[in-house]
Amino acid sequence: MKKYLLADVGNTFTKIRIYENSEYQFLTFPTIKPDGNPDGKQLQDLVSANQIDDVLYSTVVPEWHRIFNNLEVKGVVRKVSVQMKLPFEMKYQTPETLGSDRIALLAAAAEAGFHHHCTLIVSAGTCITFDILHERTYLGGAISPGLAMRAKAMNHFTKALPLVTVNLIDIPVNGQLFIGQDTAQCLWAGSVQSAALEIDQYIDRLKSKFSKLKIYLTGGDANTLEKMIKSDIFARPNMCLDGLNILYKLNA
Ligand SMILES: Nc1ncnc2c1ncn2[C@@H]1O[C@H](COP(=O)(O)OP(=O)(O)OP(=O)(O)O)[C@@H](O)[C@H]1O
Ligand SMILES: CC(C)(CO)[C@@H](O)C(=O)NCCC(=O)O
Repeated sequence: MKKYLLADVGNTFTKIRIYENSEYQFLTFPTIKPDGNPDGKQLQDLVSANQIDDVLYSTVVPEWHRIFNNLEVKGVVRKVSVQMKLPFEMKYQTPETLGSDRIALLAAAAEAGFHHHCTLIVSAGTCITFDILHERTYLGGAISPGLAMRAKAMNHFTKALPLVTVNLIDIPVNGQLFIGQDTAQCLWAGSVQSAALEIDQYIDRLKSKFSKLKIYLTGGDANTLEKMIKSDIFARPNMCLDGLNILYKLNA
């Protein structure tokens, strides 16, 4: 049995699974070190220490291609691309610019089969992506600012707004509309609550078009948003890595 490493390099965090005999260990680290560089040595050390045969990676941070290209492994290093065998059909007008994380998410969703008519994947990471699979065809979706990015943008583009750390503000979520009563609360409401409202509204509109809709929620901010989204969703942490595993096996 081969030992293989799957890597999902996001703009904020890199998530890794090392598979051996269908079991895996999980690791995560910041994508860019505090000195502003990707940590290629850490990855090579991990690959060497674990005697990895193959690597399949997705990166949305182009510098990481060089690091993966230089990795020394016993087998092969592959990147996710639209040239691979995919378990869905592509209708995106620019498949060459489609994020490889979105390709992996779609592969994970496609694995569940197509009896749901329509599947929506909401990935709440650095950006929030919406991806729609209609039966086995990928239709496209949306890219919207992530929670931390919303808060950072308001701080960056104004003179008076402070930076709020969205995950550190403890607002009780009880299904009611939260009305911010000070600056920090208003910034939280505009970053976190507004993103949840956006997701709910996106789902409502999609449901009016496709009634049999299955919805997945994933990404670093999925836990925060899950409590606030009214629609029925399947929370699926690390769905991108699930999709990488499907693509690895499909292209073995
Ligand atoms: N300690 C932390 N530092 C930075 N962001 C954090 C932290 N804890 C949680 N987050 C949240 O997690 C989000 C990143 O989630 P995730 O790891 O899914 O992103 P990513 O995969 O790197 O992004 P993408 O795939 O969209 O490029 C951030 O936008 C932020 O809101
Ligand atoms: C949207 C992000 C940043 C989400 O991680 C990533 O998928 C990406 O860089 N995509 C490229 C553009 C596209 O998917 O069309």
